[in-house]
Amino acid sequence: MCGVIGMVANGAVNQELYEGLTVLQHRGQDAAGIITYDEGQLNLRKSNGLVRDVFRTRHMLRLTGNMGIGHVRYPTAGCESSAEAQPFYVNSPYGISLAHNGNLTNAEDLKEELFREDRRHINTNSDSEVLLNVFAHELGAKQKFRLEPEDIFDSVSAVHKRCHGAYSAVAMINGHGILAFRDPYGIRPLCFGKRATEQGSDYIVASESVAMDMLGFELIREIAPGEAVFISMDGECFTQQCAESTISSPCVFEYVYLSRPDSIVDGVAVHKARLRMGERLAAKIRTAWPDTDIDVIIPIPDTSRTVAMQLAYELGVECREGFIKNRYVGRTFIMPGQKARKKSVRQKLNPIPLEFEGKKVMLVDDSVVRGTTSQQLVQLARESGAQQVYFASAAPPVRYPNVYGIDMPNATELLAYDRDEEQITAAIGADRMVYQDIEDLRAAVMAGNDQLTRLDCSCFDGEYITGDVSEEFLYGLSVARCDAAKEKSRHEENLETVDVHNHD
Ligand SMILES: O=P(O)(O)OC[C@H]1O[C@H](OP(=O)(O)OP(=O)(O)O)[C@H](O)[C@@H]1O
Ligand SMILES: NC(=O)CC[C@H](N)C(=O)O
Ligand SMILES: [Mg+2]
Repeated sequence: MCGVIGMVANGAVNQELYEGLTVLQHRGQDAAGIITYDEGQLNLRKSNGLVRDVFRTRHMLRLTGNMGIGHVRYPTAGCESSAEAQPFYVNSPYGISLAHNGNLTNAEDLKEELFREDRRHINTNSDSEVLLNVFAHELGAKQKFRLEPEDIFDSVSAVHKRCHGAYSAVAMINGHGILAFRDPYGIRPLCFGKRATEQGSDYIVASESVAMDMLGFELIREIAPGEAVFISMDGECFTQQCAESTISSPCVFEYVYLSRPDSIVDGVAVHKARLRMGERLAAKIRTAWPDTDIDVIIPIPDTSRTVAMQLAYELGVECREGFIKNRYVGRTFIMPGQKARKKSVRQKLNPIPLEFEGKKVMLVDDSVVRGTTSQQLVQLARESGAQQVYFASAAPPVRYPNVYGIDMPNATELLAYDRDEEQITAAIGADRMVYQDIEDLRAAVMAGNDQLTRLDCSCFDGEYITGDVSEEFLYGLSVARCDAAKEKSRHEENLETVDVHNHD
């Protein structure tokens, strides 16, 4: 779940792309990049780090031009090196750059096919470089000097046929404009918006609508699954459904954790979906545990706050901030490596013992994935004097790997793997545990948009909509991307690798 952004404007885009990326930072903390186009010249800056650290004034001054795209990365394929930071660039045809959110499920086969049949060399292990090259090949096959929007849309259709998995992408075609497209299942979010200026319309595409709010754009709508939007350099906007058939299946985890609460994702206000998760969880607690004796509900900041507030309201119990979050530590779940994640939980959250002493507390989190957070915080609650520690999760147990852009590649690293609820409760050291039911989670999200008929819940139910996720594929993924493998490659790889076009 990276963050992508693109803009075609009547003035310089560098500052606004930067600001847009800062509000998409929660989608990826590992690397950031911006590429702009200025009268035939491309300017790229990308590197490992947070947006505020990657772009210094000297970079910003060189990112000139009225059209550009940007990316914040949370790696789910390849490695963590800056060589795999995005946007990626390929010079033929036209000069195309691309930023991708999601994960391809047939990247290995495509890489081979690109080399053997399309004579294209892929220089990294990133699936996003594969996606870019498939698109570039299809566009090149048009053999045109000047592209029409239909040529571009045809190439997206060809991408749909070849690329499987999740992709919400934004691409910039030199001298032409910006293209945004979504896979036929619409697994990862992508929306577009417009702003009127005296010189004409400015357009934006972004992973989440919060970028539009922040930059003064009006959200036009979500890009539909399978649809592509092309904004030409002279500010004309074209849209086209490019897939033969679509089954809208947005990822439910966007609503649980990934997206910001102030975003609208596929027509659903994330904040409201989380409030409904709290309501549903309260209803479950009322029936499953009628004689509940909770004294206080304590959210685990940040994401669970909304759920916890509503849960407490519905149960008529006080909600208190018992853990204080260090605002300078980022999201721990999307940090690379279990060692860093473990250490950061304690650095990030500190208890106020007054809120725990002698009380029966219910800690609330949006989800329990590896159990890194819950295990430490239950213990902290006890050390802070809690008499009983109950734990509620707004999402069901995470039992299956995610292959669509969330870095949960190995089932055995998941707390709920091979454990029933009793064993999970024991593993986190709680006195009682309540999980949201999958049907309630679905209903909490779908209530926000009656057009939604399906959600990707694969990490909860093991059903992979793209139909190509075999046991063999999952095994390969778990070996290649398990924590131990990533730790090893982290030591081996040169994180300072710099791309040829990268401004240092
Ligand atoms: O079971 P785990 O593997 O620990 O993963 C789940 C936890 O990670 C996330 O928090 P994170 O710190 O990433 O972000 P937040 O501040 O937005 O809650 C999520 O909100 C849970 O708290
Ligand atoms: N989380 C994502 O969307 C990751 C995009 C891409 N698969 C990468 O690893 O860079
Ligand atoms: Mg959290």
